Amino acid sequence: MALNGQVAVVTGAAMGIGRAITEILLQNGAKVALIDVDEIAGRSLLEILEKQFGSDRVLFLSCDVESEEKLKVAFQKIAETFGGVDIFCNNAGILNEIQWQKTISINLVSAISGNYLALEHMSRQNGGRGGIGPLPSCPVYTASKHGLLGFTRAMAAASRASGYGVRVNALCPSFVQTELFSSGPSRLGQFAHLADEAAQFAEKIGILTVGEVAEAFLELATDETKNGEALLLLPKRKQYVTFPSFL
Ligand SMILES: NC(=O)C1=CN([C@@H]2O[C@H](COP(=O)(O)OP(=O)(O)OC[C@H]3O[C@@H](n4cnc5c(N)ncnc54)[C@H](O)[C@@H]3O)[C@@H](O)[C@H]2O)C=CC1
Ligand SMILES: CCCCC/C=C\C=C\C(=O)C/C=C\C/C=C\CCCC(=O)O
Repeated sequence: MALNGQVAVVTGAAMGIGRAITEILLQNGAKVALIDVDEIAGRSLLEILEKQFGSDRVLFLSCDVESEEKLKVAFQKIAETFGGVDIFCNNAGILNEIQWQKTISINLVSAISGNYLALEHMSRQNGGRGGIGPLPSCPVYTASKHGLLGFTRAMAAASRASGYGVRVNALCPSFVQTELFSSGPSRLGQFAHLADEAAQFAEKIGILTVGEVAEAFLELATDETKNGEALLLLPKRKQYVTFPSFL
């Protein structure tokens, strides 16, 4: 199996895309630490996964990624339990144009602190084993994801230049059938009048399943040639985005 013996950490793992990524990582031999603020959903998924994959391969940590302190403790516990971290999937996110500060806080600020914490555990310079750290994809929500994309590219370049041995990539799916997608229209705040247009657009381009997103994640996680890439995933198109370059 492609990921035998590797240790993965997935944030927002209790449902939706995070859950599908957790499952594909386990199916491919990895040990997975699930982080989620929803303790009930997290524990109930843990029970299912323990039965399917064995209790020595899964760990659930109830943690709000907005708290850097709690996230730090969670990483510590994961390192103690599994002996290190190889793959970090920075997936936890919300769509809420009403509480827009929270959207930036979780989607961008917490994703950055999660990435830094993961790097502390993964960098070869700190005795880590190297690895990868992907994930991203309403104005504020879009801004949070664009910020994350810039951060991803710069971190990949910094990792390469510093010899961390850590790859950092972004997975950018279009609409995916999850709770975030279904509840999206009620969270558009001052842009609620654009909900129908968004729904028509979603219908036109199609809606991904979480399984399709997980497959693309596995591709990024296992292709060691990829660093600083953004993989765009649509129902009928999958392509690496080309950014303008000064060089
Ligand atoms: N559903 C979609 O159409 C798309 C989603 N995405 C992104 O994929 C990621 C996952 O989205 P979905 O699975 O659709 O969402 P979801 O709402 O179905 O699941 C999100 C999970 O993250 C957890 N979570 C939320 N805030 C948290 C926090 N502060 N700390 C810890 N866990 C937290 C939730 O409890 C939940 O288990 C998000 O970053 C989202 O922006 C990207 C492209 C499209
Ligand atoms: C009915 C929609 C309501 C609100 C939106 C809900 C969820 C959105 C989640 C996202 O992360 C945005 C997803 C997709 C963007 C759409 C298309 C990208 C097209 C890219 C391209 O054509 O190059």
